[in-house]
Amino acid sequence: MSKTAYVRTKPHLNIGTMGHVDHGKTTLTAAITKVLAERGTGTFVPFDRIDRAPEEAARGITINIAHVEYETDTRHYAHVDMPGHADYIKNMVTGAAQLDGAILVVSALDGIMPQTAEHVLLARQVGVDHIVVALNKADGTQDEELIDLVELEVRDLLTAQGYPGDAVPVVRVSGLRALAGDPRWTASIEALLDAVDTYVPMPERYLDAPFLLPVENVLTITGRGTVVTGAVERGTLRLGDRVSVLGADIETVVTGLETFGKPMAEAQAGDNVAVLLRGVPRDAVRRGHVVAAPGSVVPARRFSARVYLLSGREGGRTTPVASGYRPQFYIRTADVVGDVDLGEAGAARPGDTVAMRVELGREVPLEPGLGFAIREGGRTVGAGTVTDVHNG
Ligand SMILES: Nc1nc2c(ncn2[C@@H]2O[C@H](COP(=O)(O)OP(=O)(O)OP(=O)(O)O)[C@@H](O)[C@H]2O)c(=O)[nH]1
Ligand SMILES: [Mg+2]
Repeated sequence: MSKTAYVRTKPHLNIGTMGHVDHGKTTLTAAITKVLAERGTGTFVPFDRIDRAPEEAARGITINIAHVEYETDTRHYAHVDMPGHADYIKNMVTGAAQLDGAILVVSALDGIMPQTAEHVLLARQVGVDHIVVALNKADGTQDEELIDLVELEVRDLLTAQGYPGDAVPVVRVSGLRALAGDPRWTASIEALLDAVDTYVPMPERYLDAPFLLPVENVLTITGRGTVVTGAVERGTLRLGDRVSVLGADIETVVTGLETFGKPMAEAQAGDNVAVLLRGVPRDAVRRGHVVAAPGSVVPARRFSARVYLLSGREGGRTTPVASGYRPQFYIRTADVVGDVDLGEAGAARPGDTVAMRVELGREVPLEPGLGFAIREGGRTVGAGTVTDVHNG
């Protein structure tokens, strides 16, 4: 059973769609795969295969299929379409999605809506520096002036959030008509992809840093062992390398390495991978653990951070928080309770940016610059960055 190996011929980037519910993110994702399948550099993934986002039955070692994979002439992309607002928050805000760039989908008929604004805000907070706008459903009106207004509104929103609103590419598209094969709108998808290819720069990959992979998912392959999946945050990994599983307190050896079902010789920062670990019991490893080069990271429980508390309009709290507040912290793929100390201020209101000290319920790998989300009762109430780690 020889499988075709993954051959790294083009630079790899992670992108994703974001935007308000029903503005057409999934339809657009399907349309992109269709257009590229016709070009011969991708496989068509129909709408219902993307939207269901099931855990694919393990066929060899494979990764979560919320990702679709395709190539343009110059690049290989993993594209994540989050099934709903909550998934967006969870994957994107915690950095699990690790987007190098994003396609902001805005319905040209409806204009910017609350989740459009929230996703832009959170993208900014987690360091997604490049956004390309798809003004979708452009087939739905003949009124170009209406679309011009929506375009202005989107550019203003981006500028207000610290993006270069005037320079961001805004492409009028119709995912639905492109899926139907309408040549005018197929061309619109080509134009969108060209904008992504040229506007989203190749990110700097920390290939020389020690290997680190936040575990998104754990699978068992009968007869082979336990597999962890996720996006490589930094470094490289090869078969036979020793790794630590932080959280499980295990040191082991990598015995299998795949991307999108294809074996690979070396995984690099930015790759979506499945890693087979020797002799690790299924129950020992969980989402939220971190696989890293032995000795390269020290987990900690206490840190200082700068946090933006979402306003009520952005889906955040409507009442202030005070020292002693105990929300959940989403750090990489981990979900950990933490005690908040607001220091002299003592309290903070939704809409504020505050400094805080946090003591987590358990140790996780932490470092300055690391982004995280704060959640409570299933919704995101804050987004922050670690400023200092306090060991011991
Ligand atoms: N006219 C028109 N309708 C579209 C277009 N793209 C999507 N739609 C319709 O808009 C609705 C929502 O599309 P989806 O692709 O499911 O939207 P979504 O953003 O993925 O929605 P969520 O995942 O629920 O947030 C569906 O009825 C689509 O058929 C388009 O380009 N033109
Ligand atoms: Mg969708």
